[in-house]
Amino acid sequence: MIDQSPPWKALVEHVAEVRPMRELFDRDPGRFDRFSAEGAGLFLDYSKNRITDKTMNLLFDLAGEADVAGRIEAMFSGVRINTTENRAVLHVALRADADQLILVDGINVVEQVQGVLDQMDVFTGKVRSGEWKGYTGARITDVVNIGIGGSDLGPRMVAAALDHYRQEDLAFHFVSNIDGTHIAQVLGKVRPESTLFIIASKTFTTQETLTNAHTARDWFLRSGAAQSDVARHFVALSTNEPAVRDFGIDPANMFAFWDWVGGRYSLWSCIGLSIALAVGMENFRELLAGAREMDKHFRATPFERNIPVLLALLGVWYRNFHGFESHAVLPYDQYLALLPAYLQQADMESNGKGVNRDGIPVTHATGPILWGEPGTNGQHAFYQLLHQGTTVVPCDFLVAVNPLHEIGEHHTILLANFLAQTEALMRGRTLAEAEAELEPQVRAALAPHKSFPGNRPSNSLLYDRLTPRTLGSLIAMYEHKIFVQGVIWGVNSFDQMGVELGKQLAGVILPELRGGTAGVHDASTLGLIRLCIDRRKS
Ligand SMILES: O=P(O)(O)OC[C@H]1O[C@](O)(CO)[C@@H](O)[C@@H]1O
Repeated sequence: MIDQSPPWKALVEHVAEVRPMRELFDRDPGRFDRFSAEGAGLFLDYSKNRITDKTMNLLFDLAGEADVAGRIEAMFSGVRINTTENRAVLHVALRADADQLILVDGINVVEQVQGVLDQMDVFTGKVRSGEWKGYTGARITDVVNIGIGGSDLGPRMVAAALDHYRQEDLAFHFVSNIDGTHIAQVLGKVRPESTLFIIASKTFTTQETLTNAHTARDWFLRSGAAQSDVARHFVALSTNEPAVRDFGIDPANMFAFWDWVGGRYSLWSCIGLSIALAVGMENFRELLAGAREMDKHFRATPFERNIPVLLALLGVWYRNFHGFESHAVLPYDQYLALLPAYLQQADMESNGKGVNRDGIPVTHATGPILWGEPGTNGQHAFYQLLHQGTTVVPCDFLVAVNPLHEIGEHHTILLANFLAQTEALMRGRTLAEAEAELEPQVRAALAPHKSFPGNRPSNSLLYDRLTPRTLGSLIAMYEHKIFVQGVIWGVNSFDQMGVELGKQLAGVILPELRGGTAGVHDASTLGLIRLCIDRRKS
């Protein structure tokens, strides 16, 4: 276990040595220059963290102890690092240079990837130009992506983030939830003759996705379309061709990917088809190019300037040596509104683990709770707790230096807010400072309420403006941060066995609800099952 290693023990000792950040800044004007890094279109200022040069050196020692460098090479070269599922982890191959060679079982997967990208190119070109027609000869006006988890969050987040680059005459909808409301809301807005359904599921066995897909197909057929018309309106994105065929989708309308792509790392594959339809294949390839730039930065840059490694180490510093349980992602970019939700799956499904790669319970904390909302909205909601609450939440602030919409002073005001928040979190306001700002008659009563502890850490991530390339780089940066943390914690970041038990139990309860007879359960579950059976109307 990493927590028995000398660097870990040295870090435990070191926590108390680090002076409050305000003091560190006062003493050291070079802090910003020393604790910042740039690469793949991103600039990271990490100087507003509870760190000194010694902290960083100890964290680099910890990375050495965990063999982060060796594990990076293992991932990029196709070693089966997802040991519980005996799979390689090669989302990086999805955006590799076309002439690169990455072998899995003797097959060059980059060639396979390029083949599917070409297939996506042809298909998206036809739909976007209007050449691909619905069964009545009408042009496609609406695209509905049916998928959940990685088959929904990635494409939905990126489609929203790149809305500025979207083709105007195509509307996009995403259905994920098994709650019938979700599909009902979407089917209420679209017409069968002009709608293209994308059924996105790596396994093609996911209950929510298949139920929604069947509902969509029934709805489509009820409109008067024939079974043979399904081919013009349903395409599948999957690794499971037999299941796609069973569902009734012609494999000619299927886009493939592979078991070495994890669901939450799959937006770069054909799972990104809705993104490519929205913004065009050229922009989709730009997204891949941005991720590729970040991959190169991650693989080749010394840890001292390696953005994903730095972010990962800072996260470990807070999670394991300060006990901070959550981490906030705060995009000061409305286009990135869905990024925190996307990262919740990427991070928490990857590193929310309690045993190490050998199946032994870990004796240290692993992945944090990740959450967030765009600024400045969050400022008027939960920042009160960030500034004065009794828990400390390390934050990532993300902001474009230049906006996609230059309207009056909006962007300058946005920037001022972002800058002010990170400064306020770091500096805080002492009691004496609060007192100095108050009238004598209210000074004693109000000063404690108006003082701020400060010393609250944040990273600032800046980019020029949000382009497909920048976005690709940003997402890949978080993927690699998660990877490094998983390596340090010694967990397998690429399985998700924790979601299975609930699925299994739902499989037991479903027939009980259908048959109206509860089986054997604890008193609470039994009581609730009976209540649902008794009170259910139909
Ligand atoms: O793409 P699929 O196979 O439908 O899976 C959807 C999601 O379900 C999970 O397996 C578990 O929630 C995720 O990892 C995955 O992204």
